[in-house]
Amino acid sequence: MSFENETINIIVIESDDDDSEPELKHVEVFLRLKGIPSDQLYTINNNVLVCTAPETSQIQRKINQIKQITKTFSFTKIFNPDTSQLEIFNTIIKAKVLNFINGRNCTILSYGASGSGKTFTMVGTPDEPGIIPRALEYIFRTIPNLSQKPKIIQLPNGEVRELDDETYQMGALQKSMILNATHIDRNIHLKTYKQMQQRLSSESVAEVDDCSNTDVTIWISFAEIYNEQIFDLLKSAPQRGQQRPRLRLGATADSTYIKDLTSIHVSSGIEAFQVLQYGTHNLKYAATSVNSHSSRSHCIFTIKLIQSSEIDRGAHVSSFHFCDLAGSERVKRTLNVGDRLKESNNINTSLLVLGRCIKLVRDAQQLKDKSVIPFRESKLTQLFQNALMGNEDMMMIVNINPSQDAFDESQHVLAFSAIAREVFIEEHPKNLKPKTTNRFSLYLEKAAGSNQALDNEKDREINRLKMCVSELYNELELQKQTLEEEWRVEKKFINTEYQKFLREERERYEKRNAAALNNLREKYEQKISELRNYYSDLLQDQEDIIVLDSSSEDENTSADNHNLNIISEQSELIRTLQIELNEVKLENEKLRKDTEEMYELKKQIKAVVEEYNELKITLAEATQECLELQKKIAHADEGMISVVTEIVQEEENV
Ligand SMILES: Nc1ncnc2c1ncn2[C@@H]1O[C@H](COP(=O)(O)OP(=O)(O)OP(=O)(O)O)[C@@H](O)[C@H]1O
Repeated sequence: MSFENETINIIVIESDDDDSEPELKHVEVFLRLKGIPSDQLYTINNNVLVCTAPETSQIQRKINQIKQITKTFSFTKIFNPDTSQLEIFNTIIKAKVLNFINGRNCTILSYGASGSGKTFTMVGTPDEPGIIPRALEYIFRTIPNLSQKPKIIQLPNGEVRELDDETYQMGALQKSMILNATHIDRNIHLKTYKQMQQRLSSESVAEVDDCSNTDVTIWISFAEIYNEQIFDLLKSAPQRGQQRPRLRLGATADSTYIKDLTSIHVSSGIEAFQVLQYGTHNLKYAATSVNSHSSRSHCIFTIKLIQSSEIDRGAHVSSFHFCDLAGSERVKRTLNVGDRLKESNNINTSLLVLGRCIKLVRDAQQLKDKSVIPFRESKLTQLFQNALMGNEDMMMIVNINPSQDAFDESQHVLAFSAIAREVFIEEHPKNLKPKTTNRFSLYLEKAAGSNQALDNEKDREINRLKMCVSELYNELELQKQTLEEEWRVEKKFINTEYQKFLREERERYEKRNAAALNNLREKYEQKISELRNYYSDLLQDQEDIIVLDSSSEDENTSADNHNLNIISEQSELIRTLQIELNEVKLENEKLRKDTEEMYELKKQIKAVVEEYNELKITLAEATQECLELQKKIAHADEGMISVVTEIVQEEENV
């Protein structure tokens, strides 16, 4: 496909009365093989991949058949291992970049098992730049006269407004901090970029219409989703020991966005390249500080194009998302434990949700199945809901390592991509048309001072306030869900900690009681042995007396009787003492059990009180948040009422 001499319009704003039927086309799914496939495992027939399971594969072993299992997967296109980065860009990305310049949103997902080449395809290496640096360079080479100082800014929630001086200065400062970050070697980046630019300079670009009346600016953001938490990769890394600030999701009536995500205005290819390197460095730094690996998070690099024209009285924003998904991996294969297991579960869950959403979108489109699509079950699907629903350009590049070891893993990846291919994108002419943003027209019309504009302004203000209210409701719902989720996790954690505490306490008391019992046993055994010695001496003495006096038996009969009585009394005493000793032992055992029970009860009460206190705190926080949101809603309502009242007043005056 060549775009030489092709001409495109930077801004196309046409009337909205086109009622032609949307054209449906499949999501494009491309396959890229990392190495030369072994003939016995994979064969490529046009754009169909035929896989034959090796004997060692789980699939073959599970079914345990003599006949080898063969599966086929078809793709929009299959790229052999010798396909260059340039060929990939020219064949599939260039057209999307042109659509993007022409105002259409696009999302590209890079999917595959760990080490299969996802990042290589997206970012590449200095010698073989991937699709992101190529797209950036292409955009800067294609659009002439990019504005050095932006006039318009888009907030993360999609609202477009005039850029005031203070915000501009802050943005410029942020950019200068990124470009001059001490940990980034600027010279290396300049050299790498120059090499890349030289390599790309011979490649053709499309021609664009004269756009001297159009203000065109390019903005970049870079986010990471790690363990279902969102982080800003364009914010400086925190000091050691400090937590990375987490970002939350926000929602408007028709999209979900990342709140407070940094967006940097870039005015040249090298600036954009440096921002990409800064984010990549942050990603690696964050990954090392949590002893992880960059591939364990989903990374979203976004290029945003804001085009505004005073002549057309409009502003239009298009976004190009490059999403490098975390490597899918089977827990069994990697033998993950502890934190790694949690990471793997989160990665696999979010990929699973992605797969389920894609499958349900396909079912909804094919069977008119109206089951609710679980976009909200993962941050990734929440963010890409619009693209996954087929409302925007979306394509997937599936990467596989065609080695025998990775066969089973690759089968999961291929099955997933086969479902994705069955989703349709609505290629409606209306979707291709950029929409003028109300807020911007408002600002322009205000400047023109027209009365009509003033009326329109009020209408729009009412609409905006209505949207505000609905946005706040959405936000409230989102926060409620987040709180519920956090509470579920917290409860699980408390339960585990409580069980652990009980176990430890039980072990401690058992040890202490065993030691005390041993002491007691030793003490009584010593006492018994002393008594035994004492009485055996006494008996001996008596026997001696009996022997000495045996000659005068008769005389001594009464004395014998007396002695026998004493002996029997003493034996009785020993018996009584032994009984008492046994009773003391029993008493002691009972005492030990009672003490144990008492401590057990005390522990349970303490844990319950702690749990209750924590619950009270969580509840108080949730109530506080709800109150604040309610206040916001009330505030928005008041605003709406005052605007409506004003209009009614004016109409009455007229
Ligand atoms: N098509 C290719 N040609 C040459 N080298 C490649 C290709 N694909 C990947 N590689 C190399 O293989 C290695 C792993 O690739 P990469 O890091 O892109 O994998 P990944 O799928 O992103 O893995 P992870 O999910 O673990 O991040 C890298 O050294 C990369 O340079």
